[in-house]
Amino acid sequence: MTAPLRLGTRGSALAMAQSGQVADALTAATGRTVELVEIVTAGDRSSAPVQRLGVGVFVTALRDALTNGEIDFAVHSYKDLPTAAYGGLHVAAVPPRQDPRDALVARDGRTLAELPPGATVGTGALRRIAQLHALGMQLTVTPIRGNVDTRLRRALGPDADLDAVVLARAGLARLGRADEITETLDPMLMLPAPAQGALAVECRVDDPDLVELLAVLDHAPSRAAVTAERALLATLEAGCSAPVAAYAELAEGDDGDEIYLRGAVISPDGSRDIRLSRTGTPADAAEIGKALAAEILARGADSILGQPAHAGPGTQQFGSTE
Ligand SMILES: NCc1[nH]cc(CCC(=O)O)c1CC(=O)O
Repeated sequence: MTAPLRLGTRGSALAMAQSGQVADALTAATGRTVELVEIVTAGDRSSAPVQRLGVGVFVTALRDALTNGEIDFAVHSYKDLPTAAYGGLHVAAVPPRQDPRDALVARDGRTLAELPPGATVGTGALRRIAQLHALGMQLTVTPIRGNVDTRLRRALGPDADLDAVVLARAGLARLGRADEITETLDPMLMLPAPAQGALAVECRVDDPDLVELLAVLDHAPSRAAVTAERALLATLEAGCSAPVAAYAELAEGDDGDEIYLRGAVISPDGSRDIRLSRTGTPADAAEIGKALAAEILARGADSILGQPAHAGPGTQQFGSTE
């Protein structure tokens, strides 16, 4: 009998759900048993806005546990992974991506267009705050934090103090709460975060047997989409401090698969919005992302500042962290 593989995971309901799903898929594909090991990250310990805690708040403790051999592999929400490489670790698989779109959960079953002027909408990410302001609906956008259940209760139930919240559809789906969604937001209005809805299965480079084993979970189209979106993010992070959105779709073209990447940089108050797109082949995913980022920068993204001057009441200091 081989020993179970130790899968490090955060303890939140969402992290446990997605780690459990990856563990089950690995066992089904390979017959290997997997044991979940809970790791507490800085992001779990603090209730400060994620943007203030900095990049990597949900992953550093997991990566440290991997590096020191406490666990064999880890499952991260890919959008929480910093773009900077982390020495000695390798993303061995990107499983099939969930729906990457954002979702509105509003009182009385309302859609975005049915919200009255001045309605209060809660969301954590500056990218969403910026795009909500850009709609020109006079929404009052309030930063919120906490686990999915806590955030939903801001708009649903007896203690609701907001008209709506916006969160990732994927998180709700993984927790079996997708039926609470009152509108899945069209990427034309709310372009998702780079890699939203995707997972990264990470292990040590010096564990080649596990690198090979985990590769059974990899889904090439999801990896190509995420590669394009994160290449765009990495290039823009180096050149501007404003929120970044990106969404790559794969479609079958006449000459094989085609990738269609959209990207945006939006000022926190929504007054400036640079939105462009580019197509290419999945093999060139990273180049497409870099080239689109360069075009967005050439349109002046570097002059859009990430720190909000007029982002509305209650808005706090943010960096580009989602
Ligand atoms: N910002 C935190 C975060 N990181 C990953 C998800 C779930 C969606 C995903 O896996 O991309 C969420 C919640 C959210 O954005 O609503």
